[in-house]
Formats: sequence, structure tokens, C-alpha cells
Amino acid sequence: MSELSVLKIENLVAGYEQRVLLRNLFLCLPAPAFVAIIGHNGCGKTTLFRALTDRIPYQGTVHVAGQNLRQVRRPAATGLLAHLPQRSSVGFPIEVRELVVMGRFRHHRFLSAYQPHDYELAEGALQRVGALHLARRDFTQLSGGEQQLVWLAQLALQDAQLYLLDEPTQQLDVYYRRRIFDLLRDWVEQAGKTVLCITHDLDNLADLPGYLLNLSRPAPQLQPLSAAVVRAERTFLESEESLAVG
Ligand SMILES: Nc1ncnc2c1ncn2[C@@H]1O[C@H](COP(=O)(O)OP(=O)(O)OP(=O)(O)O)[C@@H](O)[C@H]1O
Repeated sequence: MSELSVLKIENLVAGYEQRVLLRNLFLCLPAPAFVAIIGHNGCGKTTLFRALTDRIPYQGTVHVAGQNLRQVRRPAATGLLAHLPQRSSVGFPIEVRELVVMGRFRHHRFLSAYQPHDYELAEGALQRVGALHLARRDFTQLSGGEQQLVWLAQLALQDAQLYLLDEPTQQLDVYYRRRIFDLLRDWVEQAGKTVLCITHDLDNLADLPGYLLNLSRPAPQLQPLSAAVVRAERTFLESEESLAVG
């Protein structure tokens, strides 16, 4: 395997009981990279992330930064990958900065207190997503969009090699959507991270450097992102033909 490949998926097959959603998926991704994962509702985008985070069984092999994911016990704890699910909730009141600072968990022993330096990093992460003004608010009282920004700040602190983001701009207004995609571009270009981002937000993809993966295609492949590619994939997704696939 190429040393530059941060994610290598070979012959992945995954789904639920009688229903296979991902068939023989191959992917070889150089680092760093941004990949927008698109496709119809229900085509298997989240299912792919469930397989990569070991929450459903799969066939095939997945290597992240050269390590076979099946053999890594807790990929998040080792900084290999970080995951933002489509819906995350917190069932108790907690100050935003306390939630964000938890992104530093890898740098702490169990129950050791976070230090002023950790809180500085947490506030820096909040500032970069445009949410520093929320630092002292109760997370559970924020709007859905505000909560999403806070999760992204926490994720940035995790400093993982591979980020799996499931619709990070859902519920965000047009300004914050743009801002989040700019942030993800920085994660890739400046911090050298690799980001897999499930999204229905095609309008913001055309001018991002990276790749597009359309899981509604019969044999999904990475395509370099460009206005023409986004246009072609949108036309495909809007067609009756695309719904007949699978
Ligand atoms: N635990 C489960 N058991 C059986 N079927 C499931 C299970 N979870 C999801 N599915 C089905 O698998 C299909 C793919 O779901 P998935 O969440 O991967 O879709 P998606 O592409 O992420 O869609 P969306 O864009 O709507 O989020 C859906 O039809 C869903 O109903």
C-alpha cells in the first residue's frame, strides 16, 4: 500500500440483514484530502460511516494511515479517526467550553482535570468556527445550528488524522454553511487532515479542492471536485434513472 494513502478501502460490502447497500467499494485516498460524499436519502452514506466506525459488520478491508481498522481497538482514542454523527445530543446542562475541551481527552489521563492551556485551545477552536460568544452558554439551550458549530470545535481539538462528518452543515444558515466549508478547507490545506463529509449541500462544493463520491452511482468512484463534476452529479441525482439504481 502507498504510504501516502490515508484511507484505503478494498472490496467493502456492508448493509443490514437482507439488504446490501454498499457493494464492492474500492477507495484509495491520498493524504490530506477533502471528500464530499453525496447521494440520495437512504443510499448508504451513513451506513458507510457505521462500517468505518465498527458499528455494523462489513466485509472487505479498511486501512487508515496504514493500519487495518479491524485490528485497532479504539481508533478515536489513538487519534486515528474522529466522527461527527448526524445527530448528537447531550442530556444534561453543560457549559459550551466544558464540552469543547473534552476534545482534548487523548492528552489526559482518566479523571485528570483540564488545564488553562486546554481551555485556551478550546476557546481558539470556538473562535475558528465563529462561536466564541457561546463559550459560557449552556449547550442544551443552544439552537441546532449553534450546537453543530460547538461539535465542530470539539472535533477540531481531537486532532485526528481522518474526520468522518455526517452532514455537518445541516440546520446551518447560508453564512455558517459557507463558513464551515471554509473551515474544512483549512483543516485539509493547513492542518493536513483528511475529511470525509456527507452532505446534500451541493451548492458549496464546486470551488472546494478535493473529491466527490456519489454513492447513488452503481459503481461509486472518487472524482476531482469541479463545477462541471458537481453539475453532472446533480443532473444525475435529479434524474429518474438515478433512483432506479440499486
Ligand atoms: N439498523 C438498520 N436496520 C435496517 N435498515 C437500516 C438500519 N439503519 C438504516 N437502515 C436503512 O438503510 C438505508 C440507508 O441508510 P443510511 O442512513 O445509510 O442512508 P443515508 O444515505 O445516510 O441517507 P440520508 O441522506 O437520508 O441521511 C435506509 O433505507 C435505512 O432505512
